[in-house]
Amino acid sequence: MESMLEDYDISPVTGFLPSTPPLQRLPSYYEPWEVLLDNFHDLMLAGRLRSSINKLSVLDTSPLQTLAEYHRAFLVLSSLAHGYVWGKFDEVSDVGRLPACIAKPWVKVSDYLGISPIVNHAAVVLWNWRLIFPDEPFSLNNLATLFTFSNTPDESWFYLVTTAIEGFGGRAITAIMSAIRAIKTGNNQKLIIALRDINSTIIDINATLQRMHEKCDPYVFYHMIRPYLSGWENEDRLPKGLIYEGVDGNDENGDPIYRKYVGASAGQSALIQALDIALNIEHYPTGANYDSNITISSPDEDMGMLQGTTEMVRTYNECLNQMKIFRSKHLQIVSAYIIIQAHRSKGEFKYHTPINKGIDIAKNEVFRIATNNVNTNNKEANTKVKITTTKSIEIKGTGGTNLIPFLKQMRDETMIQEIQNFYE
Ligand code: HEM
Repeated sequence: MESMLEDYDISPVTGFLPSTPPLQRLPSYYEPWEVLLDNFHDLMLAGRLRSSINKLSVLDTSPLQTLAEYHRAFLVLSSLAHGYVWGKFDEVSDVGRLPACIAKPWVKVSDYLGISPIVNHAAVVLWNWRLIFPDEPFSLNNLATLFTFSNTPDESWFYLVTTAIEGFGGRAITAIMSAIRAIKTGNNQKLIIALRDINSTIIDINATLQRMHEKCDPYVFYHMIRPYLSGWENEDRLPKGLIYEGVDGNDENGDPIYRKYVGASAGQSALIQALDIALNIEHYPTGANYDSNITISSPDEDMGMLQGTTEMVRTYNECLNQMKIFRSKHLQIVSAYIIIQAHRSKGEFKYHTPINKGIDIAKNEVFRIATNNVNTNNKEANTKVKITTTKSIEIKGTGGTNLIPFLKQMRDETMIQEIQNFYE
C-alpha cells in the first residue's frame, strides 16, 4: 500500500511534502527568472521590480523535465507574479494585468501540475525549504526557506512551522493506510496501533502549531506578509480579477478576459483534509442542516462485540479530541494574527497599499472558519464506532453560527472580549 502512496507522489515518510529538499535553482535556460528572484527585494525597494519583469522575454516551458523542476518553476513564477501585482513602492496603475512573460509559462506549469496559477500552500510551504545542515534530519530547527516576499524571519517562520507540520504529519498518512488495511482484514489490534499513531501525530501537529507565536509576530504577519499571499477573487483592489496576458484573449465584445482565484492558505493543506476524511469529520456551511438526531448507541450494547473495541473507541475519540484542540488553537491564532491586527489598524495596512476593507475581510474570514460546523458524524461507520456519536454531538455544538458560542465553549474569556470589542 505504501508504494501506492508513491504513485500519487505522496511519501510514506513525509506525506505531501517531497521527501527530498526542493530544487534550489532551475537549469541555466531559466536564469532570467532566477536572477530576478535573486534581486527581488532590491528591485522592489528601488521600485523597479515591475519594470524589470516587463522586460523579460517569454520562456518556453518544454525544457522543464522533472517534477522537482516544475515545482521550482511554479514557486519562481508565483513569487514574481505576486511581487508584480502586490509589490509595494511600485506604481499601482497597471496591476490589473500580468504580462505574458509570466502569465504564459505560469499557466503552462500550473496546468502540468494540475493546480491554479496563483500562489498557494504547495508553493510557499511544500516546495520552499532546504535543510540548513543536509546531513542532519528534517526538523524545525534544521529548516530554512528558499524565498520570502518580505525578507523577514517572521515570514520564514510562518512557512517553516507549516512545512514541519506537513513533514512529520506524513506519519499520519502511513498510519491511515495501515488503519484501512487493518479494517479490511478485521485486525482490531493493528487498527488500535494505527489510531494511536494518528493520535500522536495530531498531538505533535498541535504542539508545533503553538510554536507559530515564537518567531512570527502578528503585526508583521498582518501588514507585511499576508498582503502578498492575497489572490484576486473578492478583492476590492482587483474587482474584475486579473488579465493573464497572452493566455485567454478577449471575449465576444472584444474585452479582455479576466481570471479570479483565491490566494494561499494552509486551508489548502491536504494533510489536514486527509485527517478529517480518515476520522470522518465533516464540515458544514453556515446554516446547513445536519442530522442532530443520531441515536447514541449505549456503549454497553456495543462493547464486547469485538475484542479491543473499548480501547479502539477510546483511541478514536482521543483523535477527535486532538482535532478539536487543533481547531481551537488555530482559531486563537486567527484571532491574534488577523482579527486583533485588523481592529488595531482600523483596516489600514501600514506597510502596504492601503485598502479600506481590512476589517471586513478579517470579519468575513473569521466568520467563515467560526461558522464552519465541524461534525464527526459516523453515519457510515458500523455500530461499534457509533459509540463515538457522544463525542460527535459534543463537537457539533462547537460550530454554531457565531464565534462567541464557540469561544464560550472554549472558555477563552480574553478572546471573547477581544472579539466582542471587534464586532462593536
Ligand atoms: C499565522 C498563522 C495562521 C493564520 C493567520 C491562519 C489563518 C487562517 C484563515 C484566515 C483561514 C480561513 C480562510 C481560508 O481558508 O483561506 C484558515 C484556514 C485554515 N488553516 Fe490556517 N492560519 C494559520 C496557520 C495555519 C497552520 C500552521 C495550519 C496547519 C497546517 C493551518 C491550517 C488551516 C486549515 C486546515 C484551514 C481550513 C479550515 C479548517 O479546516 O479548520 N493554518 N487559516
